[in-house]
Amino acid sequence: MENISVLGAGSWGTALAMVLAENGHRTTIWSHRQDQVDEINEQHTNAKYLPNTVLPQSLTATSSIEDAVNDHDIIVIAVPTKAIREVCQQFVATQTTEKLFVHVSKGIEPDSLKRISELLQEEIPAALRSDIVVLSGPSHAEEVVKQQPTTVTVACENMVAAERVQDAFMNGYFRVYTLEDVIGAEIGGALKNVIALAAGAVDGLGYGDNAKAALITRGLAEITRLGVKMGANPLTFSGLTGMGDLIVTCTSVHSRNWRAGNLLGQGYKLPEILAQMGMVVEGVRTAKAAHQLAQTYDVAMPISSALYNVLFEEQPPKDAVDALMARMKKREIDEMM
Ligand SMILES: NC(=O)c1ccc[n+]([C@@H]2O[C@H](COP(=O)([O-])OP(=O)(O)OC[C@H]3O[C@@H](n4cnc5c(N)ncnc54)[C@H](O)[C@@H]3O)[C@@H](O)[C@H]2O)c1
Ligand SMILES: O=P(O)(O)OC[C@H](O)CO
Repeated sequence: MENISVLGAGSWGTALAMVLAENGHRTTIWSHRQDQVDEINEQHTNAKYLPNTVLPQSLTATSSIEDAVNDHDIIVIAVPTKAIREVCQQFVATQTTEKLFVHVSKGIEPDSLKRISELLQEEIPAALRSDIVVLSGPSHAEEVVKQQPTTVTVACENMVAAERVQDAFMNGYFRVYTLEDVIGAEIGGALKNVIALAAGAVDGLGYGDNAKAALITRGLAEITRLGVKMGANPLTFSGLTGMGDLIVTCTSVHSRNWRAGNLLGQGYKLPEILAQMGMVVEGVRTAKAAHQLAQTYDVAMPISSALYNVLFEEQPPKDAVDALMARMKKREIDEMM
């Protein structure tokens, strides 16, 4: 059995902590909010993020990031991308020994264009980390806490570390695969949120299944194009962290990105949508990063660019779809790679 702490008590951090506690690991969840720590320890619930869910009695919470990191061997980082640097800076200030880090966040930092594992490498000194493993794939917290069959992938160049994390999480309803392609896993996981926002917008506009299928397929094409230029294995994008996560996020009502996009398509403005969601919608920030990545790597990303125009240039969603459809004619497969 492992000693594991999960940093971040939102929906995904809590769902993963439940899996780990149910697997018999000594599991602690860290929240920066004392009221949430008290709720988890005393009522065994986390009602804001996972309504109608009872947490295992063995799962304990702490508001001490020092204890959360120093008392455990594997540290799972489950905060939104924009909080990653700040949280690392907090624990690095008190961390005394080397740990194995797992991150589960799906984003790219705008401007620096860094992937999450690159942020962790920058913020956590090499002497304090053995390996960094990425956990990603089609997995809504709402279904995991109901123990509904779910598959994810853990990616790391060091397969020994990946297999240790696979063993920690794997059980009868949570199946974990391993992968060596960290770049592919992180790019697929982050960029699918941008396409899911667009898929939600298309649904919000009242378009049908043809449009949705087109977005998923051509969305995967542009994610693959970018990922390959960044050094990913093209096959990764046919897997769970690519196509798998793209399908679930573009089609599920659980998806915050799809729901935010749906409201966008119905004509709501971004600030009111984000205020209403109350949970992280990673694709909004990642859309900025995708726009910058497309320019930096000189890759055509028409769907991501269209979404960027809707989010940040006030282009009406219908005009963005019309402009996508009116683009110059192309060959399909040449445009895939
Ligand atoms: N929810 C899912 O089903 C799911 C599944 C797979 C991956 N993810 C990814 O996991 C990451 C976290 O998502 P989530 O769904 O748990 O988000 P969430 O909005 O449900 O919760 C985010 C949590 O992070 C905390 N937080 C925010 N800023 C913080 C800060 N500066 N310091 C400390 N804590 C802070 C919040 O208090 C909250 O507890 C995201 O990158 C998301 O894409 C989510
Ligand atoms: O709710 P979303 O849109 O953040 O998506 C959650 C997960 O990433 C789905 O795999």
